[in-house]
Amino acid sequence: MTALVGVIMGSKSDWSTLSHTADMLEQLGIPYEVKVVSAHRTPDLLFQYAEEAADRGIEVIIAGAGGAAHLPGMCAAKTHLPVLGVPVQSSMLSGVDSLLSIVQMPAGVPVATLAIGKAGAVNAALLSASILGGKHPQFGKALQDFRSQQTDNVLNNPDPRQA
Ligand SMILES: Nc1c(C(=O)O)ncn1[C@@H]1O[C@H](COP(=O)(O)O)[C@@H](O)[C@H]1O
Repeated sequence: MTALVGVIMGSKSDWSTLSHTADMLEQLGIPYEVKVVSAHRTPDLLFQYAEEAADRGIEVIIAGAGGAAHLPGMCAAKTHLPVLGVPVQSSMLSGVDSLLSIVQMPAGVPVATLAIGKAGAVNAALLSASILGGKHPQFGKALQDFRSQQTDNVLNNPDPRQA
């Protein structure tokens, strides 16, 4: 199966965050691709990527970036596909800059904004499973199984003193 989720990030340095997205997509069995694409450093490549993604079979784009994180918003401006934005935790402002850059889109061009850092990266993969689940029931089932297992793990380990 060709990639259904496109995971893009502004820099190679974002991989330590977006690798958590890739790990969760793999756990759910969702075919994906990863690529460094920057609105700032490679704007033409971003436009090409966003314009061609749907025709290549991509159904969801996950875009992670830090600092002045324009990548998710500019990507959303050039495609009708759902764009999930992951704010990378920046060293100077702890990712609050990334979060605010991604979340405050003008009405008409939505980006679904996740939490800063690892939690957002993992949840972007889970949210993409929710989106894909309507058309591809196997990914909805994989998501339900993950959630049930997570609940069981908590219920079966109620003592916080035990590892
Ligand atoms: N926010 C963006 C964009 C963009 O939004 O297009 N391109 C790169 N960057 C961010 O710059 C940070 C530092 O990048 P470097 O580590 O390469 O200097 C990264 O977190 C990246 O996402």
